[in-house]
Amino acid sequence: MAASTSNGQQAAQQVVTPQLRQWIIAQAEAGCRPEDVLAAMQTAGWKEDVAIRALEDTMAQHLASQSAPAPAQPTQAARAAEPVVQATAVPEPALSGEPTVLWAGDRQVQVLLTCKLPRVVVFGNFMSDEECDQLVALATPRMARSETVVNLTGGSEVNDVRTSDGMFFQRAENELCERIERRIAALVNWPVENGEGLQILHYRPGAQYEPHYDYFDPSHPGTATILARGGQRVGTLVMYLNTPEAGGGTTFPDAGLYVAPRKGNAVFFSYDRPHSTTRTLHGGAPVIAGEKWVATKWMRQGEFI
Ligand SMILES: O=C(O)CCC(=O)C(=O)O
Ligand SMILES: [Fe+2]
Repeated sequence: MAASTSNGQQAAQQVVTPQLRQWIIAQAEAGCRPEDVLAAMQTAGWKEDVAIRALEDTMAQHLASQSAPAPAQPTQAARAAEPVVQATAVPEPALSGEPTVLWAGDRQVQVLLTCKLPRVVVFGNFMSDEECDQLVALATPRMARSETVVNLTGGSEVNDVRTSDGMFFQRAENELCERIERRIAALVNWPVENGEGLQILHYRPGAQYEPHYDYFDPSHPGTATILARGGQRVGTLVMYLNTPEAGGGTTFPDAGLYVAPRKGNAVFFSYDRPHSTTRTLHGGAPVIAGEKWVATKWMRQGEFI
C-alpha cells in the first residue's frame, strides 16, 4: 500500500482511492485488528484523520453491502467498522428550526454562524457590555501568567504555547459567574454542574494561544487523574470580553475558519470524541493591535467536582 505522500502540505489533499478501500477490506477479512490497519496506513504516510475516516467509511459500506444475516459474534470486519474512538453526547444549542435568535433563559442571543464539522456556532449578544466589563474588573487583581495542563502529571505549568495571563473563577463564585453559567447551560442544553469554573485570559499585543485541542489526550499518563473530575471535556464556549483593534480572533485551522473577536459575542464548539477527526483544532491568533480579554467555559461529560 502506498500513500500519495507523507508531506503535510500535500497530505491535506490525500484522496481515498478504490485500491485503498480494497486493501482495507482485505486486511479486515484476513483478521487484522482495526488498530493495526490504522497504524499501517499511518506508517505509509496517511494522515491519521484521513486514515480513520477511510477505515470507518469503507468498512461501514462494505458491511452494508453484505446481505448475510449478522453473526452472533462480531467479526474482525464488523469491529473495523466501529468508531476507533467512541463518540459521546455533547452540548448542543437548539438549532433544528434554523432560528436567528435563541432564548438563553435570561437573554436573547443571536445565531451568527453554524458549522457541522467541526461543530462550531458563533453567537452575538451573548453578554452585555456591562457584564463583560464587570467580569474583567473582577478578574484583573487575580491575573497571573497562564498555565497549561501538563499531560504527564495532570498538573499545570507556565509555557510558551499560551502567552496570555489568566485566572479561574470557582463555579458560581459570585452572582455574575452564576448568571453567565446558567445562561450557557440554557443556550447549549448542558447541565451547569458539568461546567468547569470560568477561565479569564488576557492577551497583550503579540500574545497568542497556539492551535490545540481542548479535550485531554487519552494516551497521556496524566489524563486519568484529570478525567476523575467529571470525565472528558466535550464542549467549549469562548466569550469575547472586549474588541481588540486588530488580530486576536479564534482560528480553526482544519476548517480555515477565523472568528473575529467582538465584545459580547461568543464562539461555541463541541467534540464528541477526544480525537482530531472532530476537527476542533483551534487557537487564539496573535493580537496585532490593542489587547484581548476572553472568558472560557469548558464543559465535561459528567458533573465537574
Ligand atoms: O483566545 C481564544 O480565542 C481561544 C481560547 C482557547 O482556546 C481556550 O481558552 O481554550
Ligand atoms: Fe482552547
